[in-house]
Amino acid sequence: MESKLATVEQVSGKSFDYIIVGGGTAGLVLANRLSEDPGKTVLVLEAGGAHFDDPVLQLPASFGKTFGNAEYDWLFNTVPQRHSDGVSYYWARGKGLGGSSAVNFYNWERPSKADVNIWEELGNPGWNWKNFLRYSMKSEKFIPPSDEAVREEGLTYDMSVHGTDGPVIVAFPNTRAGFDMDLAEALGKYGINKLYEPQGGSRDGVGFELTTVDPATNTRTHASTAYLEPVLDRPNLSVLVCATVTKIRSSIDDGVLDASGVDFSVDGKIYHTVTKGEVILSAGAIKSPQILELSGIGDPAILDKIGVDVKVNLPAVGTNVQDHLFCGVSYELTDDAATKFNTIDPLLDPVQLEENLKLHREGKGLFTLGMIGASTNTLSTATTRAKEIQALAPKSGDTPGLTEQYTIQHRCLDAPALEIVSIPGFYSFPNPPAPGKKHITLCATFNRPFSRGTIHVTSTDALTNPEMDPHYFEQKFDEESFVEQVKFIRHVAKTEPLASHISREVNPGLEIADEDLAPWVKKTMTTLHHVIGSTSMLPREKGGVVNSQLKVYGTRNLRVVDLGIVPLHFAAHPQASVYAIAEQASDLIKGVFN
Ligand SMILES: Cc1cc2nc3c(=O)[nH]c(=O)nc-3n(C[C@H](O)[C@H](O)[C@H](O)COP(=O)(O)OP(=O)(O)OC[C@H]3O[C@@H](n4cnc5c(N)ncnc54)[C@H](O)[C@@H]3O)c2cc1C
Repeated sequence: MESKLATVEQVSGKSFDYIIVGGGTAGLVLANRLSEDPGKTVLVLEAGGAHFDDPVLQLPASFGKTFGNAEYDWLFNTVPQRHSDGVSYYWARGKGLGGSSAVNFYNWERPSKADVNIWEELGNPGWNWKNFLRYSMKSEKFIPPSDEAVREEGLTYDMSVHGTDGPVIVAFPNTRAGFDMDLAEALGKYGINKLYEPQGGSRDGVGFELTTVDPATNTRTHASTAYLEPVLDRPNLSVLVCATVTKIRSSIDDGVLDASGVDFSVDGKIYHTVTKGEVILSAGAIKSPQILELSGIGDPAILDKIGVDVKVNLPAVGTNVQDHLFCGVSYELTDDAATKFNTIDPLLDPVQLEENLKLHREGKGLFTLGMIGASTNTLSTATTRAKEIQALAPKSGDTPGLTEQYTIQHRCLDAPALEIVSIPGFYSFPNPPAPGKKHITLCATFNRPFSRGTIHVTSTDALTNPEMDPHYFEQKFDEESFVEQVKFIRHVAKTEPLASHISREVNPGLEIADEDLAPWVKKTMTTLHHVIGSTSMLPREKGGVVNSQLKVYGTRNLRVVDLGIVPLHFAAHPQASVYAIAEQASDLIKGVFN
């Protein structure tokens, strides 16, 4: 497969109809769809490696080998967060073909219909649930569960909202933890009801989650295996890896920026390539705004500081940054529950690890276990303080665009914005698990922040990361809602039939009382790696960077297609959305969207 990749010599100085910057989740959807026309030449430039047939990416639950490993991960870090006790947070991002889809937790979730329709309401015609579902189904190859699994495990689904011949394999996991039904029953006591089909437009409740693990091989499907590898033979498609784009080359014609190509770095040497058509940035929500700013597109105050000439005055670049927050609360299971339920704890033991690697080859064992169960709930389900906390949410922002977003967020205050993600194993800090014990971790997830952050360049060196400042907890509403969700999890864990499977709370641990949770949360939480908004799709006067054609304002032939274009955060994990957005973008670029 490696031999099908392009060499620097085949790319440098050559001209392509489309240059795609970033061979990640969105970038490889575009690479596939745009190269369907044999008359168009397509180049993908990816900063990381190819990772074809790489067992580290194929084998589920191998996060320990990718997290913090520069071969697979950009190893980003935020600046110390002023409203979070000065903590600097690690942001993982996939590096290499497949991007973050190749290193993620392979959970597949569509947002709610209402969340997607907000994109259109904000001034983006065509970006609504009807089109989203159409394009999401186009990306999906849903493999229904066996009759036996449906019967014995109560799995439910509605075929009318699933695609069956798209590239991304989506399915229920082959092995389940076993506590899902008891957790669902406990949640039901708080009015969180079971969802028949969470992918059909409502996420209000608890549902069985889907994964992008192929149930036939128990290996991960990601953007490279799904969209790139099957078409890598196309003569009009060139893919160069280990090539970091440093800048877009351009000229100004009649006051409009015309992209003529990009500069890219390979082994410390700068090359360039030319386009007769378009440049499309799919470098993700952190790197796409950086490339825009390095190319003279952004806020003059930011560009002046590093001596970059302003080509397009677009102050919204790198603003409106929003993220999802995650905090694990871990429970040790009783010895009785440990005999009944599957968790990944045994993989810490080298003997059991070896045994499960063998079992995986037979399609069995802990590497076939589903990693995530999820339920959503409202703030008023989590706490009796909901009204008091909602009163803290700001009604107006610094700009009319932000005020409009806040008005919509106020309308959604009673919508499900909080999640409980259940993980069959130990995923929390700082107390370690007791050796030989099994755990369940219930993670509080906060999905609709009012705080807005920034991602900006501080250096002209494209290999230096931009400064990431998500402004976590700048709005008190965010902190209070998130902490209440952690408290709510503690209530759920004391609720039958879940409670009798639990022997003790390991993190936070009983020494941390509810009223002391806020500093503990700030110290131990993580991001869920879902940053959006840094290149928002909005009307220009409302803080937009791209229009509804995903074209960068003030440019003729430069687009952004990645998660960064989403203008307002939604209550779901985003990979399914990135695939759908990139499918819709492909039709827009080809001029066949209707
Ligand atoms: C650890 C982790 C776990 C996650 N778990 C889940 C989950 O379970 N479910 C879910 O729905 N979502 C999950 N997500 C989120 C989801 O995977 C991402 O939101 C999505 O894949 C982002 O797609 P993207 O195309 O915007 O960016 P990416 O897929 O990150 O692609 C960006 C690509 O651009 C490349 N690049 C960057 N800069 C340059 C440059 N200058 N030149 C050339 N190439 C460049 C990168 O190397 C990368 O390949 C997770 C994310 C992470 C990081």
